[in-house]
Amino acid sequence: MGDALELMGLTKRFGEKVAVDGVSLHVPAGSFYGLVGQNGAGKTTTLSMAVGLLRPDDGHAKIFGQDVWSSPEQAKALVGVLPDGLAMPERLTGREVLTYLGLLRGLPKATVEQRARELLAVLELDEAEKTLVIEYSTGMRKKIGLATALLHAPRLLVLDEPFEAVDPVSAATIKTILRGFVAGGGSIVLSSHVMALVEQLCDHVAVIDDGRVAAAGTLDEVRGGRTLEDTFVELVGTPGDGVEELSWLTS
Ligand SMILES: Nc1ncnc2c1ncn2[C@@H]1O[C@H](COP(=O)(O)OP(=O)(O)OP(=O)(O)O)[C@@H](O)[C@H]1O
Repeated sequence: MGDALELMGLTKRFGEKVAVDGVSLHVPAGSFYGLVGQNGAGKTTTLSMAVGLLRPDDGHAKIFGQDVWSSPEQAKALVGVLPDGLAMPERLTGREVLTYLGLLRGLPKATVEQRARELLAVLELDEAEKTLVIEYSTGMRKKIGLATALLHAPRLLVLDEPFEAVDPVSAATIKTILRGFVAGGGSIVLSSHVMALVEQLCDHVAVIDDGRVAAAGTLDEVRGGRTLEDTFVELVGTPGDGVEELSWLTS
């Protein structure tokens, strides 16, 4: 079936700092792909370059074979993105945001209205549909961000920390939506710090460490009979170094 997303040697420097250092990944079409890594490992920078939000210093990204930088319109039509720290039109209501973005993406008005209604209901935002985004909680922002990513029925979803700050009931709803999306032939790449969640949802995983791919493949290949958490800790470092320094915390 080919790759939903192909990253080839993506590299990004911020001054002296090499945030992403030659990341190559293949996300097979139809897969549910988890990207894990410590704080500052380079996940957000990688995903931002993968979807055309940040220009790489080196390397390429293709979405279903369409180069994100040389064929941006074709590539971006195929992907729905939930970026980190999504900038929203703050003075619009949730429904207005969906209407605005749907029309901007060229969807017919009736389709936008129907999908906005359904998304707001499924994501339990219908109560808040008249509330301005500026008044949304962090979790509500995630949910409206996810709704904007789903609105144009993309073939690939790229989600940066979609469960961060989301309550357990909403998380269960989002999991059901995402599983249904993959069961219906869609592909998903998500980043998360929660290993249990990645093990529960994903069939493929990549561990990013210090801007590089430390391991990638199917979930079973990467964890090799252990838990993902044990594999992760072994790959990226030992927990607890320096904790004895905080002896003043215990009386
Ligand atoms: N705009 C920027 N300017 C300077 N440095 C940056 C910038 N964006 C990211 N970095 C640096 O690049 C590195 C990778 O950051 P990135 O946000 O991609 O990591 P991450 O894996 O997503 O982290 P987290 O899990 O904490 O969200 C970090 O060292 C970060 O400080």
